[in-house]
Amino acid sequence: MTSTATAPTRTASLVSSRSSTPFVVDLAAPWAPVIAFSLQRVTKTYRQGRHSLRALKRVDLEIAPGESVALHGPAGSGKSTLLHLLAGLERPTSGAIALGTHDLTGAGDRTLSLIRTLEVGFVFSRVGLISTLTAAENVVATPTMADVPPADRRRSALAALESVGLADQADRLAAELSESQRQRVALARALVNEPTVLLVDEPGATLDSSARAEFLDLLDGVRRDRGLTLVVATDDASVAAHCSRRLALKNGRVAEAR
Ligand SMILES: Nc1ncnc2c1ncn2[C@@H]1O[C@H](COP(=O)(O)OP(=O)(O)OP(=O)(O)O)[C@@H](O)[C@H]1O
Repeated sequence: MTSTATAPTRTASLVSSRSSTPFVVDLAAPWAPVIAFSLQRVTKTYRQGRHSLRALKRVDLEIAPGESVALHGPAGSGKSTLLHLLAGLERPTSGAIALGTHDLTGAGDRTLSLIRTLEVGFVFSRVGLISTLTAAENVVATPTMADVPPADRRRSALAALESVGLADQADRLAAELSESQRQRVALARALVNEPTVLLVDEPGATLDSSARAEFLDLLDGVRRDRGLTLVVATDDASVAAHCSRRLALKNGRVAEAR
């Protein structure tokens, strides 16, 4: 299903379940966004004591809906910083970022948080499951699910686990799962709000090469089935090779890679 088909319903339910003073994020536009991400002259500078470090330098970039994109570069090149900016988890120091029709740079904190909830699925490099919760409980252990009735939460968790091939593990504790199953639970958690973009930091970094390849195939299957835009950050050329478009990061600069 496309984001434009699901967006009005998702907006309505999130607003009504969360807020007595609804505010509107325009997800109901009857056209598909032509661009998933647009970045214009994006710079990110971190303060490090008395010094400052430019982690990203004047990045211009467009990513189309449904693309599969690797951000590939060595440690410290700016991959995670760029991924966090795309997710609206951090703000650029200068420049502009749009996610579909949303201006991430100009959005206030509450709007940015709602855009993240509705549009973005993020899988962190450390999957961060709670060992004492089951797989299903972990999938919905997010603040955004707190007000959803338990039966609906359960249904959402099972649907997300099903889509990563783990429906039969729903009631097992995270501590009892293998590392590749834990990664898939983290992926299910990222999918539970039916995002339009999926961002994955170092996919499969803790897996052996065959399990990693399986996880990358799963990511691509999920992208195709759901019509998602997929962006992964990796320092591993074999992981980047799984994506149809590769962007090379070096010292905070981004270039198309062949
Ligand atoms: N919160 C922060 N405060 C200060 N400096 C930071 C911060 N986050 C990142 N940096 C610096 O910005 C640069 C880019 O870091 P970033 O984590 O984006 O790179 P990366 O390519 O993802 O590296 P890695 O593969 O090691 O995760 C690095 O020099 C890093 O030290």
